[in-house]
Amino acid sequence: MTRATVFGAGSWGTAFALVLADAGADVTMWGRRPELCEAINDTHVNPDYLPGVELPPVIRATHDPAEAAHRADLVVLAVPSQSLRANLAEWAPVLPPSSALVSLMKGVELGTAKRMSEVIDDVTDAGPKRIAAVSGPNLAGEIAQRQPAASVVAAESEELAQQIQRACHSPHFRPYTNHDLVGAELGGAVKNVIALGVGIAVGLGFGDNARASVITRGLAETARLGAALGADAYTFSGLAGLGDLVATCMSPLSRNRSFGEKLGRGMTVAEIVAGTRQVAEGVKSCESILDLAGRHGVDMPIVEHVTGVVRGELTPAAMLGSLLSRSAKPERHGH
Ligand SMILES: NC(=O)c1ccc[n+]([C@@H]2O[C@H](COP(=O)([O-])OP(=O)(O)OC[C@H]3O[C@@H](n4cnc5c(N)ncnc54)[C@H](O)[C@@H]3O)[C@@H](O)[C@H]2O)c1
Ligand SMILES: O=P(O)(O)OC[C@H](O)CO
Repeated sequence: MTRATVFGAGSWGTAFALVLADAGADVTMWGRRPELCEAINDTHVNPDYLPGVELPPVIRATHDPAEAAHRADLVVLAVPSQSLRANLAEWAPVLPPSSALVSLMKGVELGTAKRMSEVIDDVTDAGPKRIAAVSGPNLAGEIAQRQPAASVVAAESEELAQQIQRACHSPHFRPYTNHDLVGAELGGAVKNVIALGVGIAVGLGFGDNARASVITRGLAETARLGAALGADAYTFSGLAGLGDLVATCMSPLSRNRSFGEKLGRGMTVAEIVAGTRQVAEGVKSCESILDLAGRHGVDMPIVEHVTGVVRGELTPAAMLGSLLSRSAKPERHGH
């Protein structure tokens, strides 16, 4: 039986713990707040992040990282991207030396412009045989209700990807392996920024043509960045690329799309953040993705314009006008 530890008792950490439990794993969650861990152990519900969802009793929660990681084969990381480095530095000494390290996070680190697998390697020195990411169209609320979904387990090591695939293949969750860790992580991080852009269009009152245009051109710029970073182009038409982009941009359940809608209706970032406890990764990762694109000389106009709105430098209406009036180009350029 797989022994899995999930660090992060938010919505996706908890929903993925449920997937692992349904697939037959013994699961321990680490939570930041002891009272939330107690509530999970006593009631088998995560009242703050997945209220109303009954968790399998095999899932236990603790605030003690050493207890959480004890004898784990699989260490799953599900905290906000910008806090991963500091969190993992605390946990690294208690992680079993041969455990697989699996990122569920969809972001790029501010300042370093590193993907989450790179941050994990920086902190733990675990190397490519131990580091993987799971990414795909996986809205936590739907997964927690055991609605069907597919996903990608990306790792440079096929053996590792298969080990994780077996561990999370439940009756409702179908994981595919993919060797392209770079592409899978970029797909997951950039789609959050594109979803902000789609949300802004929705908030401005626009319909399906505008959404589809932002989604499609967003995919084009994600693929351009991927090409510059050595990703496999195929990944962007797969579950971790197009699949996640469509789910996130179309779903009112997406925190990033909802955040964008509020921006489009004229709210400020500070006002929106004050009204939620959940992370919308694109709000910070727009900056780090723009940084990454700049380092590689890649043009990412939607990311750039969304960043302008997030910074308060552009109004949503000015963003739209500026994007539409860019110089006319062939659809396929910069490849
Ligand atoms: N929710 C989803 O549907 C979903 C699906 C796929 C991927 N993801 C990704 O998973 C990652 C986690 O997202 P989530 O949805 O679980 O977020 P969330 O906001 O629901 O929960 C975040 C968790 O991290 C904890 N946390 C916040 N700040 C922290 C800090 N400084 N140190 C330690 N813990 C901290 C919170 O207490 C909470 O338990 C994100 O990168 C997100 O993009 C989310
Ligand atoms: O709610 P969001 O916007 O963080 O998106 C959730 C997932 O990443 C969808 O796959």
